[in-house]
Amino acid sequence: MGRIEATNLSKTYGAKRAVDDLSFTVEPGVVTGFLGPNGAGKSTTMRLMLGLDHGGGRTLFDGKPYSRLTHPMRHVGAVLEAKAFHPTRTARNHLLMLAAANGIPRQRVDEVLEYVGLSDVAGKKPRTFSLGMGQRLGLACALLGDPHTLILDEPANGLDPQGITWLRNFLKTYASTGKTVFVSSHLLAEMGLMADRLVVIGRGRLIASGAVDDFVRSASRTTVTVRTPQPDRLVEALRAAHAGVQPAPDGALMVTGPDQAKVGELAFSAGVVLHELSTRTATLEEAFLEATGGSEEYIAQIGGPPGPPGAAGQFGAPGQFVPSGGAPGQFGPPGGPPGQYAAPGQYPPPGQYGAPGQHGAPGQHGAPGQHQGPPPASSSSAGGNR
Ligand SMILES: Nc1ncnc2c1ncn2[C@@H]1O[C@H](COP(=O)(O)OP(=O)(O)OP(=O)(O)O)[C@@H](O)[C@H]1O
Repeated sequence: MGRIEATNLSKTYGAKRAVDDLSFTVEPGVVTGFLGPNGAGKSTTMRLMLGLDHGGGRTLFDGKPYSRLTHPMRHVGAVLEAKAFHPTRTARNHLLMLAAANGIPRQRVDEVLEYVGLSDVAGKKPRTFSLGMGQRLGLACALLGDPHTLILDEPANGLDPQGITWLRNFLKTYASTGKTVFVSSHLLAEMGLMADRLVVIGRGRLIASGAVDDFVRSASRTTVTVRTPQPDRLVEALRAAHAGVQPAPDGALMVTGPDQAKVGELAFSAGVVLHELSTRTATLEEAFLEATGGSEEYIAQIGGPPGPPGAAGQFGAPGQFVPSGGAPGQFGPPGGPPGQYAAPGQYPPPGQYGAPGQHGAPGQHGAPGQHQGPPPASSSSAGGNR
């Protein structure tokens, strides 16, 4: 219950292909982030999904298109545009009208107003609301029918940091009860905290879909940082084991291929003293930039050519990421082809360790997926009012 299946979605505005043969699925029980740079086609895709725009392809909610759902508001709650409210009606009246039109009990209105923190301003007109308050009212509308599925377009826009934390906890709690949450954002950090799975698009095309952690693992590689007073000997041992080695500006060695334990063993076998041995995993942001940069779709935003069409990117086991429409060879198992990382044998000859590394400074990258614990589920969101 709650599965969304979007197939071959397409939309063209004049000569502009806003959504280009986009297919993906959204599963219940987790928050799925819909990630892409501004203008990538997220809003258009969501409108297509709900039949609010005409275009190619189809979207099924538990096997049915939105237009064929018997009680759409009870099945799918959507917020596609903040502040799209009647200009003279109060927030409560707006919700009451919506409830009446959809056979939803009146008391549900006050429940959702309280739930989104708007009880105190329920008698005010939404046109006086800030963007953040508008977002909350939009969410209240979406929640009115206690739907199994939520589709939210950039819901964090306009929210203050407290509001964003509240939203994140709310969505995670909602999803944890087995419901489906599909939420768009162009903000990577936000998605890293909010989402469990991702659908990543660029220029209307699918770049990747899968678990956030798999995306980070697959679209970028883990690097072992090692520091030694005997770099030449260590480099020799690492090269012999087919590791990729690059010097960092601060004199450390950045190793790709073998994991931390293996690097330690190789150093031990070579009789090399180590002063540091640590692992750094790329952040969601690095993975995203690598993925979208590889497909040229992100680059296209700043004037580059469009990327060639490709097969849909999907995640399998870590390391099996296949880029969609991207330049092959930028992803792959550790020690892969030259690109942003040195392949085995590319390490400069001894004595040239001073060259600038291509990695960011250690300490700039937090671990992905550090979620804050969700608050206890509210009875108003979980309770049925049907
Ligand atoms: N009504 C329209 N007429 C013409 N072009 C449009 C229209 N709506 C969207 N577009 C174009 O389609 C592309 C996708 O737009 P869309 O709003 O779906 O992207 P988005 O990923 O939601 O971006 P944002 O994060 O900025 O909202 C953009 O290039 C946009 O300019």
